[in-house]
Amino acid sequence: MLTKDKVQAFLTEIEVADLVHNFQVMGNDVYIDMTAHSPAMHEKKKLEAAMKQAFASEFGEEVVLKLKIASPEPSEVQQSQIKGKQIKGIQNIIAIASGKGGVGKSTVAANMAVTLAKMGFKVGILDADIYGPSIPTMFDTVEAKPITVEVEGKSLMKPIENYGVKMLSIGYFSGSNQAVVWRGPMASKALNQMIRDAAWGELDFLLIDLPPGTGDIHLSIIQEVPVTGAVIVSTPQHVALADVRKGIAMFQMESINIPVLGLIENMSYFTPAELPDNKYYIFGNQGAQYLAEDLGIPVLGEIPLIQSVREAGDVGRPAALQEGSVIADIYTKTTQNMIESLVERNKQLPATEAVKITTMAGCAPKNKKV
Ligand SMILES: Nc1ncnc2c1ncn2[C@@H]1O[C@H](COP(=O)(O)OP(=O)(O)OP(=O)(O)O)[C@@H](O)[C@H]1O
Repeated sequence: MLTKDKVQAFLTEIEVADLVHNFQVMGNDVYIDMTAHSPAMHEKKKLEAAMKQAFASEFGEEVVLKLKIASPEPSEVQQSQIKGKQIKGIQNIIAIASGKGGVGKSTVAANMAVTLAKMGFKVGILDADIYGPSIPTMFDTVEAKPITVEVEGKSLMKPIENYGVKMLSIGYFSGSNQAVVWRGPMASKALNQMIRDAAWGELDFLLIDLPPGTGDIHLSIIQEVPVTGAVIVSTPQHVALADVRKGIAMFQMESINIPVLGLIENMSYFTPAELPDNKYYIFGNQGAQYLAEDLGIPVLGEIPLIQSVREAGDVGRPAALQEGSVIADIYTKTTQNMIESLVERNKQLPATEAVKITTMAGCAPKNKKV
């Protein structure tokens, strides 16, 4: 039988108890009054869908959820917007995104992270790909478990470190292989904790490897974290490019307004090891250039399809670590271009603007400066 205690325990488990101000259980009907994080309509809808799905999978279809979701008071909104405030010690937060899965976004994030570290920057990477965290594999840290450290009286997660890069990923935590998809609020809370309750220390760059696509989880991360700029990864295929438009549009939405630093075309061409000067444009040629021109964003680099890139990813040592290799040089150039684009962005927007962009989510004027 459904009891109030069971419902209370479940609300706590899915981490929404603090949003609920009243609930009743009558037979199979559960009445819940709660407040959304933000007054935005999509936030309320998102919460409603997540709650319904969560209750149906926990208690079965016969349980009827009668939800009343209120908008937060302006003062509460203010508080939740403060979440977007700058994170002490972290200079630049770069979101690595793709419109489509499997285009090599995590591979690019991993290689860019080690390239930045080789250049002498302090680098962190947050694997926000809750659907398929791959950073632990790419950095050969699958068995690692973050420990808790005490910093200024607070217990914080200590990121795992390899090749000079600090990392946190949902993949390091137990139960990460369970379907977390329906626990939307829980997933974004976990990600938020990995960003804010972690001992990142001083970082020049924190790269966030976003999940593929343009779903709710993206919106919640990019609204709550002061992202400095976004890098979009695509393959040259048309289908991927159509999705890229969607990905870019997401960052340029009025309520998000995050500068897109540029596009990285991955698997641009194939070069066989025995014919290093030959380039075969398997997935089409120049698609990214045309799209980037059209959208007014730079192409930061074209990464070839090379067997060693895949092998390096699988053995947990990003290919860009191979000193003097063609791929290391390409990543150096691509990363320099990203930094140039970022410097340009930071010149045009004051440092605090990064905070404003996110804290004002929902009411920021459209700023097309990139
Ligand atoms: N330039 C490349 N050359 C060869 N293989 C590559 C290249 N880029 C990525 N790969 C391989 O393609 C596969 C998918 O890459 P990756 O996991 O980085 O994609 P993703 O876009 O992050 O995927 P997901 O959508 O699952 O998050 C991996 O096996 C990776 O090693």
